Amino acid sequence: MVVLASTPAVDHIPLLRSPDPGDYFSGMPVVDLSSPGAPRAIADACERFGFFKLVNHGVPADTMGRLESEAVRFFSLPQADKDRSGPAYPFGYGSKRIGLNGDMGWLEYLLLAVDSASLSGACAVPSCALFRAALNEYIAAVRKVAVRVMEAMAEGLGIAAVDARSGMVTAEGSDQVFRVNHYPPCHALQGLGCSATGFGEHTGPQLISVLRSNGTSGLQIALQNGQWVSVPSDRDAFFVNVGDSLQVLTNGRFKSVKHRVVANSLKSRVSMIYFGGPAMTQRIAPLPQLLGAGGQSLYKDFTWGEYKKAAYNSRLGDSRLAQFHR
Ligand SMILES: C=C1C[C@]23C[C@@]1(O)CC[C@H]2[C@@]12CC[C@H](O)[C@@](C)(C(=O)O1)[C@H]2[C@@H]3C(=O)O
Ligand SMILES: O=C(O)CCC(=O)C(=O)O
Ligand SMILES: [Fe+2]
Repeated sequence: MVVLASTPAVDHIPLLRSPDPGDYFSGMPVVDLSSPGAPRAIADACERFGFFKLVNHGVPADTMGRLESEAVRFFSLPQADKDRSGPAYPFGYGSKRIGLNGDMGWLEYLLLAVDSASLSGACAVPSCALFRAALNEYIAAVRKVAVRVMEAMAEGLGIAAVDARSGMVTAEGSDQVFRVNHYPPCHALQGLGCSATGFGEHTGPQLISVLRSNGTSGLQIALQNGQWVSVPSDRDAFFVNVGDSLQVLTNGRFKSVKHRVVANSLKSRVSMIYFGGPAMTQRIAPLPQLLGAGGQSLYKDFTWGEYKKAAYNSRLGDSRLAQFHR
């Protein structure tokens, strides 16, 4: 394609049609976490979209802003300095390559492991005390939000939180991952009607993810009819995604949402995402209360460790749950 041949900067990055203003999702469920109606609203959004915007979550704007500023400072370092925090796998700085199976996107990122108390000292965080402090403060706050959301999900489903395993994401040995993504503006494609893929379409393998971004849009979700819609950005809100493991726990009642990021041709997007996963040995199977009249699970039994291994051996856009369907 002429566009690709004349723009080596985006070589190997898949292109997407640029979003139109009309693609913005007007039906976005917005949940006020401080309201008594939150549990029902969350369960409803998870059944219909696997996705919702969360407001009045209690995390101070300063906590979010500090981490964003530190991330911007890190991503503005010379490339050689950033590369010293790499490679991305198992944890560290990465650029353009996503995963280990050939996926590419117009982004750079930090992939970090979180232990149950704080950010793991063993992981490759940039050696900057301010960044580390901002990360620990933010992660402590966002984990609490994740637990409150999972408790509300249980309540919305009419299940006691302990039965719904809402403590899974903070239990000893839980597998929590944190990622900071930076999508630089992709000037090369400006005005061409197409955009670079920032992060290709996928579902999250974990239970839930809690995302916060700066004011630059780019995130899109697929509705259940397959239509892609753009999520209007809101730097004060969180966006919660249902992951594959939660789809299985609810026997398909909550849907893991397909999503992707389209790079902007003019503005940088910075996003930070907390991925809540259980311990490696945790069995992932539908909650008995959700099995319904037939008592039949839609999925084969597996542990989170088994699912994660299969996920990391797959390409980003693969349908990972398909092989675990009965
Ligand atoms: C291509 C891949 C990147 C990914 C691991 C995988 O093999 C398939 C799942 C991808 C994903 C999506 C959600 C999260 O961003 C992530 C950290 C995760 O747990 O699963 C990424 C993985 C990654 O970037 O390594
Ligand atoms: O950066 C974003 O806004 C979303 C990225 C994403 O979906 C991911 O990192 O899994
Ligand atoms: Fe994602």
